Amino acid sequence: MTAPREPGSTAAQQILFPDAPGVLAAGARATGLPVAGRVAIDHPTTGRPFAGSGDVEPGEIVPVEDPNDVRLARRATGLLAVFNRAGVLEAADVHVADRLGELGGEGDQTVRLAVALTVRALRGGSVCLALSEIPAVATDLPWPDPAAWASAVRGSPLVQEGGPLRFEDDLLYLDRYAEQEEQVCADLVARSAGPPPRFDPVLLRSGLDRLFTDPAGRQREAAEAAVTGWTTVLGGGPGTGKTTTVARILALVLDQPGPPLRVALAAPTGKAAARLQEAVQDATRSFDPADRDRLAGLTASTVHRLLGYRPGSRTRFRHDRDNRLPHDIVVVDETSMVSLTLMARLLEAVRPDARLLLVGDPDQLASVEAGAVLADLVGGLTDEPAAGTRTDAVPGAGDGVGGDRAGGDGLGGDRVGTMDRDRSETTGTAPGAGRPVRSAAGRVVILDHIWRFGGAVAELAAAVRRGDADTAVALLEAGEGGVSFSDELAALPGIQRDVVAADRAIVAAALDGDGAGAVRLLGRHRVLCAHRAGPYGVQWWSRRIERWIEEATGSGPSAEWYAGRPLLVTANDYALGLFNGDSGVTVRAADGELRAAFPRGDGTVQIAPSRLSEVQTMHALTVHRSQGSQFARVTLVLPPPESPLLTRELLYTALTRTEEHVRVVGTADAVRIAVGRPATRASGLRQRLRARA
Ligand SMILES: Nc1ncnc2c1ncn2[C@@H]1O[C@H](COP(=O)(O)OP(=O)(O)OP(=O)(O)O)[C@@H](O)[C@H]1O
Repeated sequence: MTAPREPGSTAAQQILFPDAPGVLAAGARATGLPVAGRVAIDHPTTGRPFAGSGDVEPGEIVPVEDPNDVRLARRATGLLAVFNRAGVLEAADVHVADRLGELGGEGDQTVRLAVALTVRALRGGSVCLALSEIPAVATDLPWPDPAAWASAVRGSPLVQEGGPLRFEDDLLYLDRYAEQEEQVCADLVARSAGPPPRFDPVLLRSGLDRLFTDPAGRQREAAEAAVTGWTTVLGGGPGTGKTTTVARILALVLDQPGPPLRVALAAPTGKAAARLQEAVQDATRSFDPADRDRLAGLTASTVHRLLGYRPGSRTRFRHDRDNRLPHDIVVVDETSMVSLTLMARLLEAVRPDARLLLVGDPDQLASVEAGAVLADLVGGLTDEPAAGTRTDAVPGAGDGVGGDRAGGDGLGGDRVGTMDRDRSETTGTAPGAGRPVRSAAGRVVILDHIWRFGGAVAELAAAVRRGDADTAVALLEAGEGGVSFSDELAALPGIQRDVVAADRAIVAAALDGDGAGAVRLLGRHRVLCAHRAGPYGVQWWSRRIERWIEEATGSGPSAEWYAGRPLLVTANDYALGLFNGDSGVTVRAADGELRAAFPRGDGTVQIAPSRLSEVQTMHALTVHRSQGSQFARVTLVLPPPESPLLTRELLYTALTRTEEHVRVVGTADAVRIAVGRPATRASGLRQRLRARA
């Protein structure tokens, strides 16, 4: 008889049967691993312990007390059982470790614990586990002696040639992630190994003079790097001119002699792709007609769509090493959202003789799935000191065990080797050493002059990024120029006003059948939370917002689908061309039927609700999901100081979603803790790149 499958075994199967669709992190998320455990924080308004049930976020350590808690691995024994009951490990982590142990003939409990922690780290976004850097959290637990532990792992059959894990330089990986890191590194190095792109230096010079008025500007240097090299990383915060520079780079490349070049513009989400397309076209407005014509009609797509999905596979695409993309220049925006797996697939699909331009803000939160590739590329392709760059394993600070590590090189700081990142961004002073940093595998240029006036919000984001908590709190407390700051009780009336006003406008547009207008209005105001569940989370806030809307309209929605329902796509649907994180609105179409309108190109695509399975009503968003979007007004609900999700990247990402006004709901303590807690993910990519540079 087959034993009943315990929760989490889906993720275990994906590890054990790597050909099954999905990577572990995605698999673990797709199962949701819902938890009915107590979230050990008090309700912000009542002050009483919050009694609702909900998911325990990656990194949260909430002991398993309820025997029916789905996190409990009932058959666990020994160390795994202890760490499971303590809330450090979930059922899936234990199942994978035990299964691999059984299959690989590894009975040592300490090795199985290391495997389970590696799986846990992946769930939190890290690529591997830094064994020696697991700090003293949950100090009452029987952590193995570090030296004996490392030696047991090193000698394990699981990490020997052909085994399912790898232990390299103190980092423990599931084999496929080590392979992906190696591949990313090897592909980047190979791209730069051959002769550089051919270009006409005279045309390039005149193009640079035409498009860039500042002869010493960093944008111009980025453009020169992108035209003369195969791989360029263009980083910078909001308003630093990344898209403007991309448009100018395209004009320069397309100005070069030779057959017409094929250009691909892509971003990880549909929303980000739509923004990229619009922003590139906007940027061409200041071009002379010949340059503008060169970029006319360029469209952007998601990276998944560009690579060509294959039915039944989440991690393999139609375009790969044997069937490369036809494009001569591939631009990827919002690269911070690209996971290690997706970067590996992209790099194998781009022709070695095609230019690749990776654009994004390395200081933002990393991808939902494992990896922090953009930050690793910036760190690995520059001469940043190696210390503190590899891994940060601080459970309780971001991604959890093997996940984030405080200190290190999160945001701000002198991160980009020769570039001074500590100076104030708002001054616009050109740093002395701003040349593109070259390595064997590509070039990095970080733009740091803010061209778009961002007022106090931009100053606040800059203070957060450079780790200046005093200035951040002072700007918040001053409450001027698009910033406000208060506790929840004081903030509620204002939030209610914003929510109801935005809803009314969306419903009016939806009833008019104006899909594009309704979708645009989604950008008017958004509540952003760190957590999904609990009193500071999206689910809680969504219920509250629904109540406000019901109060304002005098009735609740009479059906699941109604005109004006804001939608969030929660899983990729390749057939419909919808991707996890896409947002839309239900509208009443001309024929009187309801349709779900999602942005697509210049307009919207409208889909019958019956065809949509993986959508939710979107009244609030996690900060993670808000990446790639911007909103006129943002309400950021900070979690309490003890939340492991409260990191500098979280705060910075939320602030940089704001176009006009940000309302931060929380305490100065929470702000200080976030600013002081940069969280990077465990990964070996940066080290590999350095070693090959
Ligand atoms: N060199 C420049 N001189 C003058 N204005 C500039 C320059 N570069 C960019 N800008 C202006 O600054 C604004 C922001 O530029 P852009 O949209 O390219 O920045 P971005 O980094 O892509 O921003 P985001 O990440 O927020 O999309 C635009 O209005 C653009 O016209």
